[in-house]
Amino acid sequence: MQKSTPANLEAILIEGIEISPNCLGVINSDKEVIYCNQHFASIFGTTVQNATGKKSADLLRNAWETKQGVIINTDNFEQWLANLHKLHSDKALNQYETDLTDGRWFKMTRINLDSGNTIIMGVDITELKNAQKALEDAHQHIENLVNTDQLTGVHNRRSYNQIAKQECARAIRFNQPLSLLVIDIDYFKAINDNYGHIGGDKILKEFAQTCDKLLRLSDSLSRIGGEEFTAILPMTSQDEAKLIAERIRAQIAQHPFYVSQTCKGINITISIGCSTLVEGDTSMNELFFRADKALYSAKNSGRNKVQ
Ligand SMILES: Nc1nc2c(ncn2[C@@H]2O[C@H](COP(=O)(O)OP(=O)(O)OP(=O)(O)O)[C@@H](O)[C@H]2O)c(=O)[nH]1
Repeated sequence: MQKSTPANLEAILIEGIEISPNCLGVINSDKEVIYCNQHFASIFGTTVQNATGKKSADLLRNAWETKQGVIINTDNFEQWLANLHKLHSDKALNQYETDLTDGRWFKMTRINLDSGNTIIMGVDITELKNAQKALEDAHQHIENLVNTDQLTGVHNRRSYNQIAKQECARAIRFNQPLSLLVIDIDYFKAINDNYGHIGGDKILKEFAQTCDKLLRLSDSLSRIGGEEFTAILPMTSQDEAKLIAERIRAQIAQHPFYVSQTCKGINITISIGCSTLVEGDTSMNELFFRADKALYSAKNSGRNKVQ
């Protein structure tokens, strides 16, 4: 036998809604809040008493002005509101996520009823969002670790391979210039012999950081071997690459490197092989091959040179 609806169902529902951690509100066809619980009112940064009977647009405007409740990132509130109305009136059911100035997140469901009333419900998804953010941060951290050379802090060989692939594909596709420098510290074995492996490491680190600062943000410096580095220079012609390489060579030659606080500045030099994308190249391997050959030639012609 079918049970009849209890006469006090409305009271039961309202009692449940009031103590629920979720939010619920009803808006009539005049866009006024006719019922809401405290969590719903808090979306506007206000109380149930204050929200009830008010137009939802005025409540949102107040939230935006006082920076309480829902975060509204706009300089032009009226334009933002017009866009929101359009978005919400297009469909009978809308779902979206919203965050509040107190750090909470709600997954909102908005149902436009045929009667002209709208029911808005929100589930608190703050914990889920925080877990998602922690996971994204951890992922970013791991990504940085696997792509960074631990000693110098610049890109490692793995990262070089990825960037090389991307930049080369982009340059070929859009017919843009692309250059590569292969940089090697001269007589690094002697540096290790004179200052020890730890001293050598300090020089490698300072060299990489100094060199990185001499490049543009769009360039990427990688350590691909012991004392061998590459610099990928997007949107850079052969002549520009030569100028950049020469500037790095000259700056490094006059930069004093310190392996301890008491020692005097050590001078090092570098040799650089330069190459630029030419018609027929299909990958960075071809540029690397030519730049590495040029580096070999720079070493053979006395070092401290750009070829
Ligand atoms: N301190 C330190 N030394 C390294 C590292 N990786 C490689 N090396 C050293 O770098 C030196 C490279 O020596 P070589 O390849 O003979 O070249 P070089 O002495 O720089 O001579 P040229 O390149 O011909 O000018 C070796 O002594 C390696 O042990 C590192 O991570 N730290």
